[in-house]
This record gives sequence, C-alpha cells and structure tokens, in this order.
Amino acid sequence: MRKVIIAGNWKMFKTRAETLEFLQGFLPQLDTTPDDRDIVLCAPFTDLGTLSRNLHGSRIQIGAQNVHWAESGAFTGEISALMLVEVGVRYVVIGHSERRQFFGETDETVNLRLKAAQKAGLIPILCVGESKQQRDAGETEAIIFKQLEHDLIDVDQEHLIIAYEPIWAIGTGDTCASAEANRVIGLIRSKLSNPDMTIQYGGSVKPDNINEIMAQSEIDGALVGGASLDPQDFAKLVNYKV
Ligand SMILES: O=C(CO)COP(=O)(O)O
Repeated sequence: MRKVIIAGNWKMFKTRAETLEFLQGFLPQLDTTPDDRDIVLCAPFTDLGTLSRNLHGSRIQIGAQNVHWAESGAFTGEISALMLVEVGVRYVVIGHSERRQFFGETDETVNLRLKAAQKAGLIPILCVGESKQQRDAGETEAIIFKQLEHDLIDVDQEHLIIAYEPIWAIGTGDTCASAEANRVIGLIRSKLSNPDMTIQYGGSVKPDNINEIMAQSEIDGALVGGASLDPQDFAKLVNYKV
C-alpha cells in the first residue's frame, strides 16, 4: 500500500505570529480527518521551532524547504540536516523549481542534498517538472527522466518522496489536467527501483480540484503552495474525498 501525503509548502510566507494563527484555525478541523493520509507542513526555517513546540503529539509532521549537504562548516546562511532533525523536522523539500530557477540549484547539488538529508534520517521530497517551453517542445518526458537520472544517483529510494510539479502550473491557477498528471507520474514510477514510492502532484492544487487529483491511480498526494496558507483551505485539502 502506498502512503498518501498531503503537504503544504509555505514558501517564504508566515511569521511566527501568523504560524500560530494558522494552527489555531487549522488544528480543530483535524478531528474529522481520515487517518489514511499523512499531513506535512513545510515551513520557513524560522517557523520550524514554533511548529515543533505547538505540534507535539499531533499527527502533523514538519518539513523544511531546503538543506545544505555538509554536516557543518563555513557556509554562511546555510542550514544542516542535523540542525533540522534537532528541531523536530522529518521531511525536507529538495530541488523545488523555485530553487532551481532563482538560486542556482543543479541536479548535482540536488543529489548532494538528497544524500545528506537521508544520512541524517530526513525524508526528502524531491521536486521534478518541466517548464512551459519544454512542454510545448515535447520535451516533458526527456527533462523529467534526466532530472531523475542525475538526482537519484546513490539515493535510497525507500526513504524518499517525489513531487511532480510542472513549473507552468505553479502559482498560476493553471492546474495540469489530472489525467495528464497521472500519466506523467506513471512514467516517473516506471523509472524507479521502488514502485511503491509516494509520488505527489503539485501545481495549483485547490479545494475544488483536490478530489479529482486524488482519484487518479498513480497520484499519492499533493504538494500545495498557495492554498496551504489558509487554514480553512488546507483543512479542505487534507479532508479530500475520493
Ligand atoms: O510550488 C508548489 C508547491 O511546492 C505549488 O504551488 P501552488 O500550489 O501555489 O501552485
């Protein structure tokens, strides 16, 4: 049985006060959430301690949005996997398209981060996906296969989640048709040594399309940006019905 994970990626949103306000609105709505799904919140570094203190004993697990590959060292501004583990983090997003696009992330550094995260006991959420230009040029499969081939060198596929996030669907409201997301995720699965890996879809997932997305046979969850910021919307997402 593949594990279903609904994860919020807060990106660079929410101060500590806003995080507490979110929890106040969201937590009471978890009472009716079926336990066949895991829930993860991937927050900015400065919110991780707040989440950890306030989610003790809760079913929500905590994720970060990046991690450096070295265990420690003179890397001003970076955070190590051990530092994340120490504040109660269990998951970490690696290779998000925003990091590949704006911060020089390459398949080589993604691979280093994946291995360092796993070594410390974190479960990476590896993001892959094509741009609009690549899709229009018919390169979707080639781009994703290339990402997987390089990113996964010597990576443990038993302790890994993949998120298929077509770049053109992120933050645009232009969701990938669920059948197409299902097709691409099926192709991703065919390249893996662990066929039971949880593979999420990400890109404009909202309360009004989550049921259709989760009804797809290959899709094991969602990585949600914008709609995870609102406690009512995120509650609707984790309470999806198929
Ligand atoms: O990038 C995403 C999640 O990592 C998706 O963002 P949106 O849900 O805002 O499109």
